[in-house]
Amino acid sequence: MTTVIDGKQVAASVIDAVKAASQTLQDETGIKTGLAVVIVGNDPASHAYVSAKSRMAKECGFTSVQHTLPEETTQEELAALVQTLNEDESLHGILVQLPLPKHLKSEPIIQSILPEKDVDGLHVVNAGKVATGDLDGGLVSCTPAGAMVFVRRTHGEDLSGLNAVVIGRSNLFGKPMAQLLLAANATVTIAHSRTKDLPSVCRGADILVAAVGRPQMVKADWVKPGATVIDVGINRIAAPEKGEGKFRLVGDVAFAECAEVAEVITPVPGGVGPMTIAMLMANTVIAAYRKAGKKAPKF
Ligand SMILES: Nc1nc(=O)c2c([nH]1)NC[C@@H]1CN(c3ccc(C(=O)N[C@@H](CCC(=O)O)C(=O)O)cc3)C=[N+]21
Repeated sequence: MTTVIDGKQVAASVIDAVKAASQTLQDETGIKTGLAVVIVGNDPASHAYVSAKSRMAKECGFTSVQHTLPEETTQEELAALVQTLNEDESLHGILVQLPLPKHLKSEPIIQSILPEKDVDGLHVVNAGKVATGDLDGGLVSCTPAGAMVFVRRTHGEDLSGLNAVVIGRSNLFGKPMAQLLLAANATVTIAHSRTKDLPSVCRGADILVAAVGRPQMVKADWVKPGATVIDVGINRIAAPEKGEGKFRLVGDVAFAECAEVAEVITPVPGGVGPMTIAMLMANTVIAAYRKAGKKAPKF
């Protein structure tokens, strides 16, 4: 029988632990964990994600501030806001929602966030700590951290002898995911759009992680029987059956057919997505503990 991982349920258990940790910190030190979320422009999907993050932060007992800037915001204005948030002692985490409008450069903005407040784990200091195996010293990017929770719950802490294939090589996901799998002793392949014979590379995977951004690209005959399949894609495709102009969410994996071959698989929606938000909350409370000079909990 194939196990379909319930990401909402796993995320809820992480959120419960975050709530308890933020309450303990407040009881012991009087410090309330604070998260700032910055969004620039009018993209409706981005606004939906940002509202979900702000709502979840409040549910965790955090101070949650949201800065909504107009589409025509300049690079200097955004940089100045990040500077202000860096200096604000009541804020432990800063997230700048990506992608930014085209006229803005995201890289200098991300690198200007203090590494200890970079709850997205995108600052080079945090990415470098993951790459050098210092997983407890910095902040780990939320989506790979969430995907690893699923991997650990399925295979335990030690992935010795297991082949992992990550499709996708982004700084946001593919690279840190590969580093985390490697740190857990998996034998890791990073595949991407230029990989030769992608299906056969994938068929060697005991753990297959798809983050390509192409709807339902991974087919049943790419999956090794008994494999664990983690779907990181979020694609909106037309759903005429729901009515004209309606959409539905699908992942990068053709779910129904792959579920017949895999032993464990994550759905979209309800898989990695909710875990991303849960790990963002976890990173924020970790940042608050460190700022208070206390040993941070693990999630
Ligand atoms: N600085 C930054 N950090 C991010 O972490 C970041 C970002 N920018 N930009 C956009 C992407 C996307 N992302 C998602 C988070 C949760 C769901 C999620 O909860 N999805 C639900 C469904 C949501 C729906 O119904 O639309 C699910 O998969 O079940 C999806 C996507 C975070 N991102």
